[in-house]
Amino acid sequence: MISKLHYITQDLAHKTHAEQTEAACAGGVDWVQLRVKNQTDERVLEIALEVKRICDAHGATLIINDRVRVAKEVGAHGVHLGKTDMPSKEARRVLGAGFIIGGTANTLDDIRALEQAGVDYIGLGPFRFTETKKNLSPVLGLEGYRNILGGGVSVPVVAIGGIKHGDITAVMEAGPHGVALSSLINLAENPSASAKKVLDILAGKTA
Ligand SMILES: Cc1ncc(COP(=O)(O)OP(=O)(O)O)c(N)n1
Ligand SMILES: Cc1nc(C(=O)O)sc1CCOP(=O)(O)O
Ligand SMILES: [Mg+2]
Repeated sequence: MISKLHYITQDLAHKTHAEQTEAACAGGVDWVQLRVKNQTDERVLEIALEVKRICDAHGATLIINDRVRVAKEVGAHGVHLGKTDMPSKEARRVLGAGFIIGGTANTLDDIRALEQAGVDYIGLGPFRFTETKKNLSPVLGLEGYRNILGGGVSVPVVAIGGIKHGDITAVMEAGPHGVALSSLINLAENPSASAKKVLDILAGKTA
């Protein structure tokens, strides 16, 4: 099952990906995307092995960003691929039917192409400007999500990009299956509490 909260690690000078993952999982996160930029596959594999141990201890799903070879070698549950990464059809040939493959979309045309390619979920963004990713596509805002998702999509879609606690209820009302978040959790004073707050909002326990 595709989680409603896709937690994503990020490159930070003061905190390792393993430390970030431990804090997020302590807050209840059950879906972790390891997102390491500008490192060799060998280094990402080392980090992924560490993060996999933490995910396994918490029963969390592990998705590797960008790197199909690393995802396979570490025994992750899945991989997330954007427009400049390996095409998802090719990744499916490499990884097989049971592997989770996620794809990035910025438009309805992107979504239709990913549906055809057989991905398991789609990250649709950006909701708003964010420092976490370079070369962002134009922001969608609530209106963008309403327009794109209004006609129905056959694959679970998670909204991504600059989402804060106060946005989540309105974003979910625009129609996605869930949300994907990075800095809201990683840069919080208390990342576990920030993650728990997201989960409480998604569960309708608080606004
Ligand atoms: C859930 C989710 N959605 C979108 C992205 C972005 O992927 P991509 O476009 O490949 O950009 P990078 O993350 O690789 O910089 C994502 N990672 N996760
Ligand atoms: C990784 C990523 N992809 C995006 C897209 O629009 O495709 S926005 C984004 C960054 C998500 O991090 P934060 O929650 O800190 O903004
Ligand atoms: Mg990518």
